[in-house]
Amino acid sequence: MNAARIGVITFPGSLDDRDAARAITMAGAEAVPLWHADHDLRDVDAVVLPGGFSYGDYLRAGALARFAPLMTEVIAAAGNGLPVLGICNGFQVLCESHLLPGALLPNAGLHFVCRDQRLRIDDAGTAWTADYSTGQEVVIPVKNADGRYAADRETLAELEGEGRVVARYLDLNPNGSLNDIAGIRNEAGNVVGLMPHPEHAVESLTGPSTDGLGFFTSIVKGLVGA
Ligand SMILES: NC(=O)CC[C@H](N)C(=O)O
Repeated sequence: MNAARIGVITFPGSLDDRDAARAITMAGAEAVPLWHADHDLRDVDAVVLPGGFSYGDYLRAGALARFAPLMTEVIAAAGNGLPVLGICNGFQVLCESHLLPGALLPNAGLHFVCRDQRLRIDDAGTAWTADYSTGQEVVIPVKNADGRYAADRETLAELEGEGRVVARYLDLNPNGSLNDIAGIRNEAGNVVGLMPHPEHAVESLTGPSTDGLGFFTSIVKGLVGA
């Protein structure tokens, strides 16, 4: 059987594309490099939008990346069920693209926050979290300036009512996110946005844990089993 092919998009200013590719490889899939200026998704089975500062975070984090040529393809493919994971800046791009509701605002303390963060996986029903159990606690780093999840009251009620909060901060809310939200999914469940960085928690030598690998093994197992 051929390995699953998971694309990682590089925008100008992406930082964590190589780490995402490495995590994908560790999980047993082929990491396929994708370039923001192309219109070609190269037949991938899933896509990761990595962390970083796409287009220098000018205007607003993710606001310019949303208009990258490749995002036209990602938006169309996500509508047809392609699994998409946005990590940190990738989450910001997904909100700006309206693939996910709400927005990521400057952190409550107006500082860049970098810490190992305890989280609870609140929805193990997505393609990206199936290898966890709902309620499982993990430690994964956060590092961002614009991580405060915000949405209007109606949207928030909808997310909570439909169980679409994928991960929540425990112990300390590092950025003032509403309801301690660290990650959410779309209605269909194929698009997930996550502020913490699972690709930085895949091996004990460099990360605080290996707890992040589950996001990548989840999708790989789902694709191979599909
Ligand atoms: N690591 C990241 O992706 C964080 C960068 C992000 N644009 C921010 O500072 O909010």
